[in-house]
Amino acid sequence: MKIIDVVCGVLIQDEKCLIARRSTGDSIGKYEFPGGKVEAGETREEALVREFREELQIDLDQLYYLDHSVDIQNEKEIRLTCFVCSSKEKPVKSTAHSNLIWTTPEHIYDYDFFEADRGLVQTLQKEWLWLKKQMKPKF
Ligand SMILES: Nc1nc2c([nH]c(=O)n2[C@H]2C[C@H](O)[C@@H](COP(=O)(O)OP(=O)(O)OP(=O)(O)O)O2)c(=O)[nH]1
Repeated sequence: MKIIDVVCGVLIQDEKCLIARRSTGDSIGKYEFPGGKVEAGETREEALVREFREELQIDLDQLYYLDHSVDIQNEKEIRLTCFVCSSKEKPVKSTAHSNLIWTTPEHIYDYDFFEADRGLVQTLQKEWLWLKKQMKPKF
């Protein structure tokens, strides 16, 4: 089975985290943490920085590994690595999403969010009190 290495980032600002509604591709309409496939020769961190620049036009500041999960989608094994991150900039629009929502982990599944992320969202919920205070941009 083909293995796809994917990274996603939980951007935390003002004690909220960002989720985004996909506007292209197979899973159009689904909500996700922004990110994408890791390209050849890139580290996962580099891939996430690139994806946030490409899609949201912002530079990430801090980046910490949170958790990972494995899921089968369309006969491909998706290996999803999740980071929490901060930025000095606030995203206003996305080239890959039709909607940007600031929410809290307990409300993520009020949206049509990827089932593959359930374990990641649970980890985020457990760590949330600590994380939302830690992930402030460094000026
Ligand atoms: N970005 C992101 N992808 C996720 C999440 N959960 C989840 O199952 N996925 C899956 C959906 C896709 O199968 C895959 C990401 O692939 P993608 O198509 O968005 O990657 P990409 O931005 O590099 O797109 P492309 O250039 O190949 O078109 O990971 C998540 O929270 N964020």
